[in-house]
Amino acid sequence: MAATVDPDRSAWDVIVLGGAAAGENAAQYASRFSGLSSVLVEDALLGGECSYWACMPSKALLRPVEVVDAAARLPGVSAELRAAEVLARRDRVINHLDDGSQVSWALGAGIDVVRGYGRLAGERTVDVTRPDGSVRTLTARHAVVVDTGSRPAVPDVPGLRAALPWTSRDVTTMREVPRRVVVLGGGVVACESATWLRGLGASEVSVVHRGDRLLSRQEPFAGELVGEALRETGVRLLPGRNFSRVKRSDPAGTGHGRVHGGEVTVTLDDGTVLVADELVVATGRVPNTEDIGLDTVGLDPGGNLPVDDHQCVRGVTGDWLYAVGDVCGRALLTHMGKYQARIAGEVIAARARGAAELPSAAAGHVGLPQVVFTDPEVGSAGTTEAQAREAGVDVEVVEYDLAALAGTYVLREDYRGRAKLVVDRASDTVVGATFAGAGIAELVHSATTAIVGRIPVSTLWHVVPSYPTVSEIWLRLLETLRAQRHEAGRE
Ligand SMILES: Cc1cc2nc3c(=O)[nH]c(=O)nc-3n(C[C@H](O)[C@H](O)[C@H](O)COP(=O)(O)OP(=O)(O)OC[C@H]3O[C@@H](n4cnc5c(N)ncnc54)[C@H](O)[C@@H]3O)c2cc1C
Ligand SMILES: NC(=O)c1ccc[n+]([C@@H]2O[C@H](COP(=O)([O-])OP(=O)(O)OC[C@H]3O[C@@H](n4cnc5c(N)ncnc54)[C@H](O)[C@@H]3O)[C@@H](O)[C@H]2O)c1
Repeated sequence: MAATVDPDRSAWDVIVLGGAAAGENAAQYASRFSGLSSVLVEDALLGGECSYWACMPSKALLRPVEVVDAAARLPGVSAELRAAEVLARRDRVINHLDDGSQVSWALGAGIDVVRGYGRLAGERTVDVTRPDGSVRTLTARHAVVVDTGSRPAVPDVPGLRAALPWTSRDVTTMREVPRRVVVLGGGVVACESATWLRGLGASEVSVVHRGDRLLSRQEPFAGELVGEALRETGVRLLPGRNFSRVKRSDPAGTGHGRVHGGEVTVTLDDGTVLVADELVVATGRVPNTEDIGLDTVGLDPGGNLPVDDHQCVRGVTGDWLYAVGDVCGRALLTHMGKYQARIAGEVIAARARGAAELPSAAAGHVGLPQVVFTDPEVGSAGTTEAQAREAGVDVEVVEYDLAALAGTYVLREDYRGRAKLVVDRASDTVVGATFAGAGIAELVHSATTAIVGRIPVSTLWHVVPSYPTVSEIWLRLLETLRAQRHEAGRE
């Protein structure tokens, strides 16, 4: 949908550069109760990666795989996956790459939309290069919020870029399922995409990752359980290795989600040779900051935009430049970007009315919830044991087998899973929680609540979970913690 804004208008109270979900939230929260005007400057689709090429399509592809797997483990139940229909539903979930509904939402919320590529052009000023090549200069009376996001990083391996490998955009919007796929990376995108590629019919899926286990930022058992499950579905894991060179016959820019040419040969650093129809590079993200005019406000282009807890960009005077979402590098997750945006929006509105007290994003970042939608799922909040110890926190930990619950037994008779709490001894509060197993996604919010709310373990003891649910893991973990303390003579 073409954005409709008075073509002669050049000034707003707030300009948001990049119209992803976080940017939309920043504009909404800055304007909603304050009367401030705001405009989103977007070069591609309003809604950003999450809506069209990341969270939403990936979850639309993973859910059917999980349902089929769950059915296969329940005696008397069966389910069939029809890949073409799954891809068709994915297309509906991403609105066929049409952002009309998001533009309507913005305009309905009183937020203007300007199409084009924006660059800072000095204090409170953004130059927008429009699709026809003309440049329009916008000025902000109060603030500019940067939400330009990130893009996939492609390592500098000989032959890799020339082979036109798939990135997250291709694998989430795939139009055909390649038969043989090699995935590079052991993080979230690699694990999730290997799950749906295999589930949707790719017959040979190999995952090459340089670490010794998958999901290395999580508790070790999480990556081990996900790796075990992937292996059982037929995915080949190649840990401790990397690409050393890549060769492809007839690379072809066939468009997102189509196989990009002929057969690909990958040589690994231990000499292993893999032959595939497509590669998926899932090796992290690069912030979109090289070409957004940072030099015009005294900042170096490239890299993350460091922010304070008001989401104000450090190194810029006058408290007018904010950053939210992936670009500030605090947490590469949609919900955390939107949280930062709510804070930034409220701070902008508070500063505009001269408020003495400002909201802060410090409390919420401690919670840091994440769900990896693999099968089994991995859900976490707060810190891992290793991260807490590295930060010098004196912690005690407790683990429990998720399979030993009535609530998980009714889900699957062959349930496998594990849970862990990290407790700060000084405050006797939970500072980290990890759950790996089927059906744990909704547990994460209870952990986030305990962590952000700094609820003492003695109070959690009175938070009774329903029987028979997966939430009973809380009771078992707390019972085990008590037993550990009793044995150590501390309770
Ligand atoms: C495959 C995949 C699955 C994921 N799944 C999940 C998930 O399940 N849950 C979760 O929480 N997170 C998930 N993530 C992470 C999540 O997608 C990102 O954290 C989120 O999209 C970041 O949002 P953002 O606001 O930083 O900007 P982005 O979504 O990166 O969007 C930035 C926007 O800015 C625009 N833009 C950039 N530069 C300019 C410019 N100069 N002028 C105008 N416009 C510009 C772009 O066109 C884009 O629309 C996933 C990521 C991937 C890759
Ligand atoms: N469900 C979710 O919440 C979800 C899903 C997908 C992505 N995301 C977010 O998107 C972000 C990007 O995901 P990702 O999987 O691309 O990144 P990641 O940081 O999770 O994993 C990157 C992987 O690539 C490897 N790697 C990095 N550089 C490499 C190199 N030069 N050569 C070989 N291997 C290399 C790393 O060792 C790691 O295994 C993540 O931060 C994640 O939080 C979230």
